Amino acid sequence: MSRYTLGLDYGSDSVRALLVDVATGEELASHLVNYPRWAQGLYCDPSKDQFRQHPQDYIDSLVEVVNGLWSHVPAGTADKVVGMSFDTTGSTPVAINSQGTPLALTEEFAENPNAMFILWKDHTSIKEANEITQAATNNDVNYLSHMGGIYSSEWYWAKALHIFRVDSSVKAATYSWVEHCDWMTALMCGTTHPEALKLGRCATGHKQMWNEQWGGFPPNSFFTSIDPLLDGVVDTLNATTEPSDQVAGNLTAEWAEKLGLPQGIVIGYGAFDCHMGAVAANVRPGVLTKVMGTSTCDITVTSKEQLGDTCVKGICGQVDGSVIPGLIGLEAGQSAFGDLYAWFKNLVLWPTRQLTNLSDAEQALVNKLEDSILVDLSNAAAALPVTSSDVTALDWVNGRRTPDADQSVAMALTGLKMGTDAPKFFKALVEATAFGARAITERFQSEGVPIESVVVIGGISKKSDYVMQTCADVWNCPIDVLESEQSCALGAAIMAAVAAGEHATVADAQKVMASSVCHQYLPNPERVAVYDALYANYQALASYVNGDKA
Ligand SMILES: Nc1ncnc2c1ncn2[C@@H]1O[C@H](COP(=O)(O)OP(=O)(O)O)[C@@H](O)[C@H]1O
Ligand SMILES: O=C(CO)[C@@H](O)[C@@H](O)COP(=O)(O)O
Repeated sequence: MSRYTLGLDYGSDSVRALLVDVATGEELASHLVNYPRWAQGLYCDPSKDQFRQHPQDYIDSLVEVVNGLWSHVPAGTADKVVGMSFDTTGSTPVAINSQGTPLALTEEFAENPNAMFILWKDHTSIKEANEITQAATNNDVNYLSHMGGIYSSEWYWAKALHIFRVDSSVKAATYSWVEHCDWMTALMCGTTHPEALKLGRCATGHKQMWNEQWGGFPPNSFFTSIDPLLDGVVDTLNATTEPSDQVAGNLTAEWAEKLGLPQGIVIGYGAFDCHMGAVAANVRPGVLTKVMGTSTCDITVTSKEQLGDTCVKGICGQVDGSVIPGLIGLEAGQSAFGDLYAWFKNLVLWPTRQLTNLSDAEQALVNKLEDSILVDLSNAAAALPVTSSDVTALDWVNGRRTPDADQSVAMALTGLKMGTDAPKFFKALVEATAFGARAITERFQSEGVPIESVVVIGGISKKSDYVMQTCADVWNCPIDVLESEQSCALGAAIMAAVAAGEHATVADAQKVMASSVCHQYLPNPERVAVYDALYANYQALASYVNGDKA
């Protein structure tokens, strides 16, 4: 009898569900649901770098996205599901009360953005991140040694401290903080109470300073040395963390009924989207898997023997078992990738968005512009020559995640002239994202982590030949595109299959369930040299912007 697992991928804008055959890797059905409150722009203020998501969005969209699968498969398929796992964005934590309930799910805080999930891209906690970096760096034990040495405003402790400082009512009602991927897992298992809450290795190791080298989390005294407001939080956390191939619990009767699934099926430990996506991409030492979406997230793995005592500088951490059990998972990424293109799209379409009382024909024209502008700009940019005097831009429109996190920096450009039109400007932005990615690969290599090939997943890898060809030319290496349209959800389904005992190891599961490559981009040799020159311009501009801050 066929058996299936379910992967749930919570992206920034939407949740995707994927149903996978554990014996063949066949993707039987997928479904996508956009978060309703997020889609209205509620609880966010981009001018303040504030991005919050209501927990009810996650709950409502979960029920809709899973039940949306069953109309696409034969009756009775749901009864053959044996496991389910989650991947989410990260670090996206929420304050919970002593019962384990996110505060925004209580009446008092239902409309308070500080009581909601603080999305990974929310950069309101830059000051707090800098204080954590200083405290760790000056401490006898550097708790950031395995997290790249710099704490980011995109991560758990900075977000928690910032909310405590700006909202005393939330501080008073908060018992602890939990990552999105761990809370979804606990919700399915009925283990959201802090005393029952289980934490995954991925989120704790990459964002919460957990490491077996110091026996788990840093001591409470470290956190109170930063600010007494953090007193006691770390003591509420379960310091026993597990990789995603382990069983976190079993589906409760309540959620089995809501989702149309068998009660008691295995729920695997949750992890971040790119770490699960890397599993679907067959990540292994020497392979860099890159999730290319609104942002990018780079994952590679290596052995403890290869890495030795090296603490890789300026990345998002190196964690034993955060991707593949038994291997060190290393994470990097860019805070904006597709978001940089979306920023430019919003810029050039501002006038049309001011129009009101449009006729049907006028509205149709505006809609066409909205739907086609990135494609049109890409086609025009692809036809342009590439010269060493072209406009050069930085990709730091949402700060810099890696190498060397600094969310206070912004983008900059050089070479703008009267003849710089929208396609030339867009070309510079696409090249900027490719340059930012190249800087990450060069950091891994300079720190002794081998990168010999690149596998790309995520929306952009399938949306734009122009972006992908530019990346191949700038990186001067072949780029393999994964077949699966939902690689992160596929990785979660693979981990659920191992947790459910359908495969003895992740490697065994990958053999039959991981996705194949559907396309390869090869560098244009005649463009490699000129991109090397433009990359030097990028590096000079980056140094200038960084130097400004010295
Ligand atoms: N034709 C295109 N060319 C380049 N980028 C695109 C195109 N269409 C959409 N995008 C970008 O794709 C990104 C969304 O990627 P996707 O992987 O679907 O989302 P998420 O990162 O939330 O998973 C957006 O930032 C958008 O700007
Ligand atoms: O940063 C991480 C994981 O560490 C990602 O969750 C974050 O870049 C969000 O990814 P998306 O661009 O929304 O897919």
